[in-house]
Amino acid sequence: MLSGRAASLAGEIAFGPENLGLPRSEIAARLEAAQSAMGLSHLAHRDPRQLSGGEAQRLAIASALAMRPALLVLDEALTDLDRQSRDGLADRLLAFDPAMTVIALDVAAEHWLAQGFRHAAELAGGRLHPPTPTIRPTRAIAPIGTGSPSAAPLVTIRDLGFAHPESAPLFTALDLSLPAAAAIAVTGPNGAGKSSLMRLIAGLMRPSAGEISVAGLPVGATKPRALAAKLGMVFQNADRQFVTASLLAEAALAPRLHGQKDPARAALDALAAVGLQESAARHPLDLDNGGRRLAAVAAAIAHQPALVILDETQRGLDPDHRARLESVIAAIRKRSGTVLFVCHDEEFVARNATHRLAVAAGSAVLCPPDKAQPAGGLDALRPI
Ligand SMILES: Nc1ncnc2c1ncn2[C@@H]1O[C@H](COP(=O)(O)OP(=O)(O)OP(=O)(O)O)[C@@H](O)[C@H]1O
Repeated sequence: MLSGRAASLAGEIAFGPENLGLPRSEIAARLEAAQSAMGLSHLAHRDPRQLSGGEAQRLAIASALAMRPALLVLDEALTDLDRQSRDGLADRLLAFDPAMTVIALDVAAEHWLAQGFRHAAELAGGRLHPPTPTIRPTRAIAPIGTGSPSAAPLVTIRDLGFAHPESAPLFTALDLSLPAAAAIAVTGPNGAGKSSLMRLIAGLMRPSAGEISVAGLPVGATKPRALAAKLGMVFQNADRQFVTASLLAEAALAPRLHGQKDPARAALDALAAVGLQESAARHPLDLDNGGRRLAAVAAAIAHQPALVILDETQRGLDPDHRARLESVIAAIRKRSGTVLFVCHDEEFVARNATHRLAVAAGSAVLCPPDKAQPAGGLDALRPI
């Protein structure tokens, strides 16, 4: 969690040491050590609100490290990190201060034990136990093309160019066609542009060049309400997208906006699809992390949009909440909708994706889901 009080990464990292009343030279030394330990030196002057999810996660850890804690508690710290950052995190922490004790709270212990953590315990029934290994059966995904192979693509992107303000171009001359009736995993390193591409497709940001169309509607030239009828989106920080005081009202919003006959029924059906019908009267923010995320999913699917975009919605979900999300993805495909899900979790990709949209270095390639994304460019991938 960031303080929200600093206008730059450097300011955010220095915030803790400043509050400790340390001398300037010590603050500067701690800032330098923490930002370089988390690979953030090149972003030191960037506004923290403009970071990608993985960059923000690394910043939160750097800010904690700058306090030089004897005990560092990481609450689901891996969730937004790409594979490389995940695998390197334990080493970075150890190298930063070998004397520091680190406690990592997570849904499963395997990753941390593989990365050199020495002890693990599972909290269940109010007590700590030895951990139970997570064994998850592989899911049978209907192969690519089972949807509507000859049908028109659901999303087309032509000659797309985009740059964030005062930043180098993120995409140049990008062409893509995304099929209907598909579950497309959007993968790639932190900062590659996955969330930016999702926002461009959803019409929340304007490209500097080129055109995007969704379900036949040109995104730039379509009224937001008409476009919203075709789209549902769950943001990376889903907690910020709630605008009403109950799950029922939240899930009924889109069906009501789009003139559906019985918005309350549509909302209850969507809540049932994510297993939250019993909580319909509760405030979304009163639910636990997994419940809040699934409440946002219910609100995104209640009007049955052709395209559902999930930005790392699976991250940090326990097996039960994950299973509910997986059944939602399968149900959307079944009714010939398409789900684009941004994801760093290869197991989730393997279980749910019919396609992979690999994003890296200003480009994106649609390929089979089992093609692991190379660490560098996308040249080695065989496009579909
Ligand atoms: N408003 C902004 N202004 C300037 N740069 C931005 C802004 N928003 C994002 N960026 C930068 O654009 C790049 C792409 O960000 P984006 O959030 O799309 O990446 P991502 O692939 O989703 O990353 P992650 O896996 O970490 O969530 C990042 O380097 C990020 O710092």
